[in-house]
Amino acid sequence: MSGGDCQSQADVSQQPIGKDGSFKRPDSVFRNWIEKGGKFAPEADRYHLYVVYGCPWATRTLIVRKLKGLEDIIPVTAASPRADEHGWPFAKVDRFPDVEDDPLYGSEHIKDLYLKADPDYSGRFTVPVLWDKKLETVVNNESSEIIRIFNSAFNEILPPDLEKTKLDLHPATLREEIDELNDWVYHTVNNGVYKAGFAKTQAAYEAAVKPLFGSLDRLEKIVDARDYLIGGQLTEADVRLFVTIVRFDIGYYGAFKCNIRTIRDGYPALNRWFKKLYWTNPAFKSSTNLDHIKTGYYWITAVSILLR
Ligand SMILES: N[C@@H](CCC(=O)N[C@@H](CS)C(=O)NCC(=O)O)C(=O)O
Repeated sequence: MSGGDCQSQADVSQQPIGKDGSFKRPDSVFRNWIEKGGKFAPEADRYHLYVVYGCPWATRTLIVRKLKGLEDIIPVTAASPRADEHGWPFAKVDRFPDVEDDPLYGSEHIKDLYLKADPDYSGRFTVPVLWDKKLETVVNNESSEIIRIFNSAFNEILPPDLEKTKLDLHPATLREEIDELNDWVYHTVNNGVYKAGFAKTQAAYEAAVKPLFGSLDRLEKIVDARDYLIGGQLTEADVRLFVTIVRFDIGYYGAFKCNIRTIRDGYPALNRWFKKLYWTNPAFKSSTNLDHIKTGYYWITAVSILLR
């Protein structure tokens, strides 16, 4: 199914750039919610999650899927981190370790799913994709919303007594604080590394890399002697920051030139915070594929020969 003339939409290394040389991340297009009585109702084995392990946005959804115990309710398929001119390929096209075939349609690329949902789709072919098998369309392709959906939409079909069912990563009492932190962390850190990595001018690069390290300094103070960012408990703020920090030294420092300091040597508190999550909570470690992360970033920046 891959083909057609959507090359500029599909090439992961060719990102949208503004007149000033800065990377402009487009808004996600599919923004539906899963809710009882709605078009997309919470049902077991109705939805399918497509990811690339290298991608931090997709990894947010993998972590929350596991934290909430949704493994049997929402199956997952991983495409390859070695993007080609059609975007993220499935195993049919790229037999890279831990990459799978599309079990639903035998697609060649993630792109094929988008074009199946909407043949006129003109956005980018991004992961994660939350797919509805019943209506054969994309429910949502925005990770910040998919993790909110996973956080609460399936609670009523999960066993009510389980800790995972009761876990609330965006509790009402901490909501304001979480949203406020998410906002500056998103702009300067989660997306900040991309703005540095995809910048096409010196000025655009500096306008990204300086605030990035300013925010890392600020986060270093926040997690000093603490296991969680907010409220002494695990929240989505930890999930959203973890996926960037775990990629930092092996991906962003080199491939995206975020190289003022490493986390390992420059940020002892952040280093301890993310390693504790990785080593003590299986949802974090099992959702982190270091080889896919490293491969993915050096692949799209065309510096694909590297020390392993
Ligand atoms: N806002 C989206 C961003 C997703 C995104 O940009 N994913 C990247 C991988 S890390 C992607 O698939 N890029 C493909 C492209 O832009 O062509 C989200 O958070 O879900």
